[in-house]
Amino acid sequence: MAPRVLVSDKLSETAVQIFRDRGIDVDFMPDLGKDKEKLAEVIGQYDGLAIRSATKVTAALLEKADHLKVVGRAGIGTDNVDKDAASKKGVIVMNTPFGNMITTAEHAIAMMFAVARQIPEASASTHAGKWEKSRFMGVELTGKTLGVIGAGNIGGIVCDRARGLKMKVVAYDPYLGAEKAEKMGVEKVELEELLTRSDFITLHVPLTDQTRNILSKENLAKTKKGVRIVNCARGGLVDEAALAELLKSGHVAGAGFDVFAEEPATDNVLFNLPNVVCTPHLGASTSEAQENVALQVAEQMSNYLIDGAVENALNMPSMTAEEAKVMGPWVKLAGHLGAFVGQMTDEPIKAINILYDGVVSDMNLAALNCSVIAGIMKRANPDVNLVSAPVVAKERGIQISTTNQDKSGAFDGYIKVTVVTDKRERSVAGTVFSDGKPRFIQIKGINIDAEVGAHMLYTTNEDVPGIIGTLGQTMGQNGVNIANFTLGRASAAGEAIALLYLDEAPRKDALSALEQTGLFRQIKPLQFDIA
Ligand SMILES: NC(=O)c1ccc[n+]([C@@H]2O[C@H](COP(=O)([O-])OP(=O)(O)OC[C@H]3O[C@@H](n4cnc5c(N)ncnc54)[C@H](O)[C@@H]3O)[C@@H](O)[C@H]2O)c1
Ligand SMILES: O=C(O)[C@H](O)COP(=O)(O)O
Repeated sequence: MAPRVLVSDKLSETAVQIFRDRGIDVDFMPDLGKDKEKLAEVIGQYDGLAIRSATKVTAALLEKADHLKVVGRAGIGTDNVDKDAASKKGVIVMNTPFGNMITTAEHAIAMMFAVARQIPEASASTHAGKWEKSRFMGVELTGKTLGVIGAGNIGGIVCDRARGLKMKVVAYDPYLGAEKAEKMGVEKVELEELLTRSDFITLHVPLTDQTRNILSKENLAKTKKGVRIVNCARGGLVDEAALAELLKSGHVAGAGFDVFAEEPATDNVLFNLPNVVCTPHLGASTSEAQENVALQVAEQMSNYLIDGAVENALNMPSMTAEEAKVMGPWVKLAGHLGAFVGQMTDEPIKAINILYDGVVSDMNLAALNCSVIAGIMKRANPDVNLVSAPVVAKERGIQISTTNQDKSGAFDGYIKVTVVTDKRERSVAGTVFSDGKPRFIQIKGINIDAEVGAHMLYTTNEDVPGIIGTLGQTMGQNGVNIANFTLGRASAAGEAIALLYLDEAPRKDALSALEQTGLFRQIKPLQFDIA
């Protein structure tokens, strides 16, 4: 059945066409995002949800989203999505980090000009037939100092455009390297210095616990008299009430706000103050940006739903469609190795160590790690997937470590997974053959060569004659067909292992018959998702 996607915000219909062209069943309901009850009623039918900022993807909504695999944000900010709840539920959250950055940077620059020259008020006055030529005295941008808080994608473009306007640019961004700052032609400063030196301040940080209220009452008080402040990033970054007071007192000469602590903002402390220019969250609203983000989000969501490619996800390592093709068998192998050790381990797991050797060590290890962890975690929770597995492992305090090496041996590459518990360590290794089929190649340090099947039986025994016969005969007597039979033995310890690939899961009778022979130390039926 074709995957189903719901578009619940005002996305360009380009997205709808792309979903259709990719064979996805799409419902376009651009106002549904504002109606949380109705959205909750229908969300259970969909594999994908495409949104902008109006739809709130809360934990309560996700509770009802039984088939949801991906939330695609046609835009940048995902503060309207509960990403922790999505990860726990195994839902990928992706955005389009570049599609509207130029448009938003241009809006910030437009706001600076509008505030510097009081254009909206002058326009309103002129429309009213007042011709107040001497009322609107502005300031030039040339030669002024612009303080940019957050010099990422949008902040970086603002810096570039501001330098073109002959402004001096200082930037506060703890994650901006000195070399990058130099390349951008900006002076990297601490927040205190930015506040005291800037004639204009513009914000371009996401809203996080660290950035919330970054322009607090206290920080606003440190700004230069006559400063003009622009916020085209997120409401909540600036103390709006404190700013309103400073605008009234004349300490702040003007402000340009596109975003507000509460949106939609129909009433706000900044409204109707002199020289405050407001727009209703229009930063990304150009035809170019909306085409870009709609196209990108629809492509990304389709690629994920159809090919498993992960792009611009916030809660899962990326994997391009190309990588997904090449890595597909290795991702499967990683899951099987995880499933093997997971099913073999009944006690709490303390640590998971993953070794990548040879060709696989150059691949996207983050995605492979997720697959190993998901395979292991499924022993306790079959609903765990690649997105939720790392969250579940973290919640349980399991330490994950990886090693990658290139010690070419008998195989082009292999993965070895070891789980550590209080009682023991258990390991299994596997590879992918040239036919693209994953194989188990080592269990407990004993070499084997076993194809992976949906139903398998793993046994260990003292290395004595008669084991093959007993296994074959017992399965046969109980009507279980053996598709493949692999044996291995430790050279010194006298232990042997067998891994049988069966046409169906062995029934209890067959397992008790094996137990009754007294020949086996361990008899463990295993299941693998080979679909
Ligand atoms: N008004 C709109 O319509 C609109 C449109 C697009 C994006 N946005 C918003 O603009 C903001 C920036 O988007 P972006 O694409 O440039 O993001 P980005 O991730 O590319 O850049 C954010 C920058 O902030 C920096 N940063 C993080 N924490 C910081 C801190 N505590 N102090 C200082 N700097 C910090 C990061 O290092 C990064 O360089 C986001 O909040 C986004 O939601 C608004
Ligand atoms: O984060 C973003 O991309 C912007 O805030 C745009 O939001 P919008 O899609 O609701 O206009």
